[in-house]
Amino acid sequence: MTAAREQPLELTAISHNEGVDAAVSAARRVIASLLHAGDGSAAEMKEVADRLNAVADHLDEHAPAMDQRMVDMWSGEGITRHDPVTGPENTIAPPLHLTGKDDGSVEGVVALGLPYQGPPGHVHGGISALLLDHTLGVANHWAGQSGMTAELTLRYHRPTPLFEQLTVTGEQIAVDGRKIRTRGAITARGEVCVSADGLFIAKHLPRPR
Ligand SMILES: CCCCCCCCCCCCCCCC(=O)SCCNC(=O)CCNC(=O)[C@H](O)C(C)(C)COP(=O)(O)OP(=O)(O)OC[C@H]1O[C@@H](n2cnc3c(N)ncnc32)[C@H](O)[C@@H]1OP(=O)(O)O
Repeated sequence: MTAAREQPLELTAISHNEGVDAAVSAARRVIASLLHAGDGSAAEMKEVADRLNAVADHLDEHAPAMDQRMVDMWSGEGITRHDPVTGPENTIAPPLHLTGKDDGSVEGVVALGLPYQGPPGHVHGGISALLLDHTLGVANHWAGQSGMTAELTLRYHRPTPLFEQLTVTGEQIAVDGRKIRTRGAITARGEVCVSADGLFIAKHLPRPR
């Protein structure tokens, strides 16, 4: 009999609250604050823009060459830190933090703010698709057979609320040769908002070395 795991298995990178991760957290806050402030804000936006451009200039000045960075960001074999869903180094990632469960599925919890709005007060459908595509992909890794998304079918059952805890789940259903079937859902307050069925084909683009 397998002993119960005391800690959930981390399938996505943890933010370190220092170095680039801390800067990315601050940048996420800036993105949300700009949208919160909007056109009617009394803040001095010219000064804000100048300061943000100065930060970008400083980062560009000290960054490695792009081709070098494109290799380095894929170092190792495991979890990456740059993807647009979970990555602690990626400002556009909400971020969603996924863990593997003993039943073979994966699960994460996230609350989305203004930058992810589609219909009034609710999450943009494309953002839900992004979360589910990635979660199904991680579920395939967790199950041991992964691939590239060939088809992703989404059903939007009810609007997905902003500013509320969302649970995102994924589970591999079947493997038939190179075809992998995976499904998942986004739920809020225990109700399914979006469900997804994915077809993945076992194929991998090699990591650059
Ligand atoms: C321990 C854990 C650590 C955790 C560690 C985490 C790791 C971190 C995880 C990251 C998770 C990222 C999750 C995001 C995943 C993306 O976002 S992937 C990017 C989006 N997808 C793409 O760009 C794919 C683009 N398409 C392609 O490259 C190719 O069309 C495909 C899908 C690879 C298939 O091409 P192919 O390999 O040449 O396949 P092909 O031989 O044509 O077809 C094979 C079979 O599949 C069928 N097929 C192919 N395409 C389709 C289709 N669209 N519909 C239906 N059938 C199809 C064919 O009909 C054929 O069937 P059979 O004849 O064998 O019955």
